[in-house]
Amino acid sequence: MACSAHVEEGDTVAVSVAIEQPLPDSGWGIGITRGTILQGLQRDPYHFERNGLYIGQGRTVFSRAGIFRASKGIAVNMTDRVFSLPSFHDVLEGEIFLQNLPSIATAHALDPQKGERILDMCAAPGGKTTGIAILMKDEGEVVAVDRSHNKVLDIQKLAAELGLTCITTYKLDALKAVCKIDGLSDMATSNCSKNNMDMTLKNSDLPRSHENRVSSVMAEELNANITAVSIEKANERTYVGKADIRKNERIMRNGPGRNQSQGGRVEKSKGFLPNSFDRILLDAPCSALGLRPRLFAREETIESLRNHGNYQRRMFDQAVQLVRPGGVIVYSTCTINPGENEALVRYALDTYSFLSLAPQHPRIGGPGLVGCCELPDGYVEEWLRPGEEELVQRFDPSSSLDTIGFFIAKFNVGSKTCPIQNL
Ligand SMILES: C[S@@+](CC[C@H](N)C(=O)[O-])C[C@H]1O[C@@H](n2cnc3c(N)ncnc32)[C@H](O)[C@@H]1O
Repeated sequence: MACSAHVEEGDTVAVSVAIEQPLPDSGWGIGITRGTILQGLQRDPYHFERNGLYIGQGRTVFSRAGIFRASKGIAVNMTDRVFSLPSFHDVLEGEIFLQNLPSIATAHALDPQKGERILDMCAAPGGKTTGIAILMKDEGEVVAVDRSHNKVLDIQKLAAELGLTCITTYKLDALKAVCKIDGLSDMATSNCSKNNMDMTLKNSDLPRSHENRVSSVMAEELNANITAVSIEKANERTYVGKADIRKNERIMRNGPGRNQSQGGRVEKSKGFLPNSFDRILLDAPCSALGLRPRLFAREETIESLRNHGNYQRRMFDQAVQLVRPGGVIVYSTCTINPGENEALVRYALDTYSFLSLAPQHPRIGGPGLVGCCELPDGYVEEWLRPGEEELVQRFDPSSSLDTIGFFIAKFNVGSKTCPIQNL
């Protein structure tokens, strides 16, 4: 907290919040020092000295000395804010849950039906999970997973507040969402080659009885292993080490934070059987370059952006195995980076010939990006092909819609008879 000298009770002051940002040498810090932030609006002579985010004007309740003496309470009554939305914190708890428009559109695009079994692969804090459950009139099953114990507790809390009972939660790494059946993996890799897959993967007319379901599961498991082995091997080398480095950097910056369990009961899952969900939402972790206002931004590089893309593809591969033929996958991110959006769609359509882009309702966002882009290191990133752009939704934060940056793609899943290209 900082406050200019000579501020008295009843003064009109400008209020800014401090933004953590990279320091010139290294590390992170708050770029505000005493006396540099409280001198008024854009026209005032000190305006450019402020590194904080200006949020409005208010009237002081205490003098400067009083503000620093008080251990809690209100220091400034805000009179003019830069935005007029009132705080909804703790307002109508259990009745309303505020969400941004693209997130609401995502749950609708999935079009969940009563009685279906839905998987939300990266679900915390549960905004879309609960939206989906509400659209299903709380009938059926929404399986909500997240890799963080504490975040799974957040989903449980929100579901309880909203009185939803069709949501089951698990702690699970979405990269390992397909369960392994003992002994099958070896069989898959030794018996199966690209050329004999037609025989093993015919499940377009899947019978629904349990026994037959298991045999189709085994067939899919063959497919799963071949896909997963090749893709995971390719990505492992570039991703894992850097994620650890980033995690350490985060812990050094922020302390251990919420890594420790908060103590609630969270069930762990070992994964799910292939073809066992009617619809899947993959609201993927991403570079979050569409979020605004964004108080805490981390630096992204071309390499880190590409790593996000690799991570998302691996999760998408899992989703493809878990959804049943005839089902639906919705993929979404809150980033404007085409490498995590249109390029993921290209990968999906080029890799899995049984996937097709599906129209979305409602359609509020703009078209996707067509073409390709050569990155500085010579890598050519392929995006959408003509005709595909109107089937996805790209929310541009600079457009008149005034939303966060966001992307939604919806895939119809065909019969999985000829599943994998490019292997
Ligand atoms: C974009 S947020 C999801 C927001 C959520 N769908 C909602 O609408 O409330 C991404 C989530 O993915 C989770 N996550 C990241 N990597 C994961 C992984 N490997 N497995 C499962 N969850 C993961 C993060 O903990 C985070 O909660």
